[in-house]
Amino acid sequence: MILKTEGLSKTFEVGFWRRRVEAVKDVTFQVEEGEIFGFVGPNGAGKTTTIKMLMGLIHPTRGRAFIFDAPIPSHSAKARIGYLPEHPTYYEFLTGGEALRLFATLAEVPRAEQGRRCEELLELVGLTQAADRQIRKYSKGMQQRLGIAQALVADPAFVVLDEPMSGLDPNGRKEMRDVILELKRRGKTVFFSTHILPDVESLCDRVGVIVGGVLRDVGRLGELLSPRVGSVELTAEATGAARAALSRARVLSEEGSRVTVRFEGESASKEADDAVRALGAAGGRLVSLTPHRETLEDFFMRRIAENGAGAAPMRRAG
Ligand SMILES: Nc1ncnc2c1ncn2[C@@H]1O[C@H](COP(=O)(O)OP(=O)(O)OP(=O)(O)O)[C@@H](O)[C@H]1O
Repeated sequence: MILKTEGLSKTFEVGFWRRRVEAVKDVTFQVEEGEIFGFVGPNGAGKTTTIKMLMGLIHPTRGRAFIFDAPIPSHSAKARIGYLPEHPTYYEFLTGGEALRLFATLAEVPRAEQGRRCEELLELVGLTQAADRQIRKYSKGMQQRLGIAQALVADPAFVVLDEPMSGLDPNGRKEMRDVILELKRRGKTVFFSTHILPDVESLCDRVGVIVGGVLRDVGRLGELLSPRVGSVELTAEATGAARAALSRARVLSEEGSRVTVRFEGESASKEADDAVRALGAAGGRLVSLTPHRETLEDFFMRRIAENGAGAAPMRRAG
């Protein structure tokens, strides 16, 4: 196991009256070696606060965390962690190549290895051609990719990325996803936060869903979504009593005796079953019955709704 948290919590006290903001509440999860773990939640959910605690930048109010079995903050563990902050900043008048060399020196990469390491990383993140250009001329996507190269400069086993796709266009996001998959292929463990759902679907081995500072779910996406039937669509030939058998569902279309309805919510499956029986008993004819599994977006929306108003929506695509 690479990372383990136990009841990790952070309460900020804000302003003159020291109003308490519980940013992270009792978060417990693990990240296993070699996996890509997505830490997913809407804006303000507590992702950055959790990551900052893990990186030793702020102290937890309660709870514990271990990285490589060492309690945080651990100097020895830190040497094996690569970290991309949410808003990386650079000395913009350096070129990408110069900045990376500087990071390599700061990370105490042996001088003899620095040249080769930096070249290889620039290649990995697709910045070889731009290595001699000043960072102030880099696009947002190029700056994010330089940030990944910076995070990898000490050849860490565990890579922590805070919103690596944020602010990137679809092409930039695809490039970032490819880099993350390549890291996994090279045997690294990757933990990244995001509020952009397609990134989660296409990348993660497991996800943790955090809403309002509370970790609501942890698991494989398939496991989180599959058991739930979100809605059932039913088409029937029905008039009179048979039509009445469908009265509890929402009507999607109606043409003559042919009607299409949708059952929604927790008991959609059962209500649809009951309706099919009643329909048959009343002389109606079932044409089709289609259960719709909950999508990732439905899942998040439900979690956010359960958390109450005030949470910003997740983005379907960025
Ligand atoms: N230094 C701080 N002082 C007071 N409140 C803070 C501080 N940092 C974060 N918060 C609050 O804690 C909550 C969680 O913020 P956090 O930045 O961890 O969320 P996030 O999931 O990373 O969202 P985003 O994607 O918008 O960065 C928010 O309500 C935020 O306003």
